[in-house]
Amino acid sequence: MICLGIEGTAEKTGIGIVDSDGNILATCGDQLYPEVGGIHPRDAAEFHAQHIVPLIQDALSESNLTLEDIDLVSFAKGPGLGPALRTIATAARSLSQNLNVPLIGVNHCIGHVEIGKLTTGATDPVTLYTSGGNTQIISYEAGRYRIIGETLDIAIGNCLDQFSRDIGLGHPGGPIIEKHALNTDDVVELPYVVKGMDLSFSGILTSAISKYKKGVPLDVICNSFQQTCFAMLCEVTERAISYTNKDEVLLCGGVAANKTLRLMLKEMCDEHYVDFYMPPMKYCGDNGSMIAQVGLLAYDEKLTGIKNSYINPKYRTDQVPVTWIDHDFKHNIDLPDNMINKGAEADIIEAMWDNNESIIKERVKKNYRIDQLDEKLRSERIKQEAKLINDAKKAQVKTPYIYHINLVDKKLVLEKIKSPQLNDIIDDETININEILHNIGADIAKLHENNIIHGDLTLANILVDKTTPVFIDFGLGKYSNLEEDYGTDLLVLKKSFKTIVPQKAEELFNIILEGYNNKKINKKIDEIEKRGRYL
Ligand SMILES: C[C@@H](O)[C@H](NC(=O)OP(=O)(O)OC[C@H]1O[C@@H](n2cnc3c(N)ncnc32)[C@H](O)[C@@H]1O)C(=O)O
Ligand SMILES: Nc1ncnc2c1ncn2[C@@H]1O[C@H](COP(=O)(O)OP(=O)(O)OP(=O)(O)O)[C@@H](O)[C@H]1O
Ligand SMILES: [Fe+2]
Repeated sequence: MICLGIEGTAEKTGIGIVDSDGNILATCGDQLYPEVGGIHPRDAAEFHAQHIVPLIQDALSESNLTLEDIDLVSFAKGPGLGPALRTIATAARSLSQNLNVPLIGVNHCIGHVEIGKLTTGATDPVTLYTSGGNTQIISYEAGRYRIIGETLDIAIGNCLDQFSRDIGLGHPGGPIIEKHALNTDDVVELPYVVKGMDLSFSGILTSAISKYKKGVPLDVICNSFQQTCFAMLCEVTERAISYTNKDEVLLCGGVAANKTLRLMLKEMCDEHYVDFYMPPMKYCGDNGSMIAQVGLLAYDEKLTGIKNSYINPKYRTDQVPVTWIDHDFKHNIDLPDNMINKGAEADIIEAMWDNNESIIKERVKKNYRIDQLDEKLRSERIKQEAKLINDAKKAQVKTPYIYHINLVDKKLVLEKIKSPQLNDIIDDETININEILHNIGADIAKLHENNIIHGDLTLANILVDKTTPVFIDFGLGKYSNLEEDYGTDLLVLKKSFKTIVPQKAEELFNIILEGYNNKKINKKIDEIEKRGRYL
């Protein structure tokens, strides 16, 4: 089967032709460059209207095909700009009707993932999708591409673009900032915001603009911008590796064009003994072949036709049932012999300490980030972790004993907790999981009553000793008395349930909330969730 895909979610018009043996037969595109400001949705729509037909002709001549050879037409239903989506949907409808072939609308974000897999050979990667409109960490679990981390506000590409426009450098900002950044090694400090598996870029944007206006040289701001934002992206990706145990990382989306980001991610992957993949440049940004490829994969008569061809500007990656993957994957990361776990932040080694079985948690240097930022993050986090572990214990919440702390080598020696992770027992029908979840909720409430924010409440960071939770890994924790922070803390846990046990996530998380026993927090969580970019 041969599919012609039409892309046009934002300012790029793309036509791609792919066959069901995985051959990309043509990829043709054109991009609107606004003279001033950003992209106006109506201008994007008009640009598509003018370019779709000539680009289809280009794609046919590139592939040596005629329209009669096309068996299927696909187009991006969303996410994207409404007027732009409506234009390409209209074009796709008329083409499919004229050719009398089926029509299928697909999810653009999944297009980025699938073209990445097709062009690199990655099979089941953790995907870092970085573009102008999206920043997501995506992993396939149980029939869907799950968003296991994402930006809480603006996308990385949008952040670079807005900065560039604001200081008069033009659009798109990514390549311009990259060019300036390469002129220097100097950096200034910008806010580094990672919350569990999520990120936030709006604070960096405001701070970078303000520092530039106060006289920090442009090259230095651009370099700092890249070093800070990209280190955050690497960190959430490495958290996702350690969380999913996957052994492949795929980078995609327009920002993947950035050489510094690619080098940093490659370095991070090497440090974690996992394989790094990225598609050839022309398949990183928006293109028609990614839409054609998903058209072929998702093709099912029930999904075709005009009646299914409505657009959805807020279409989420995780809304799509992934019917074309029908098996689970096995992963194998080969760790050195002495290491029992390679966490996102630290190497975990078992050792004896004063005759006690213990765990050495060493925050190793991360070569992907610059020395200044690396030293700061590791020092702050080890001190903060030790303090929070002790304060949680004072609040009657079980945590490991700290036997020793070495601030030079960034090592914590901790009591070894010989209990399973919540991950490992969540599906065990022989235990009373409700009681455990209730206790976890009650303990999180105790932490919050004492102004302790764990910062990374995932199912892997809660061990379970019979029915008593033991909390580990306070490395992203902090002190706060803001309801916002309590809500975000719980939301990290909710997302973790959604990743590990998607079908039961709501039900199980509600038991946590019952244990937490504070009605006000439910409203706060809803409010934070609704602020999410697509809800
Ligand atoms: C919904 C859809 O329309 C949207 N598409 C999109 O954002 O276009 P894409 O081609 O994937 O990415 C464009 C972004 O990629 C950034 N970019 C391009 N080259 C770059 C570079 N060398 N360094 C950093 N960013 C770069 C641009 O600044 C811009 O923000 C998306 O995928 O979110
Ligand atoms: N005190 C402990 N007792 C038993 N096991 C532990 C202890 N501390 C850590 N571990 C094990 O090591 C793993 C990683 O530890 P931790 O979460 O503290 O490090 P991290 O680098 O932040 O890792 P992650 O990215 O997985 O959160 C834990 O998931 C757990 O299996
Ligand atoms: Fe895109």
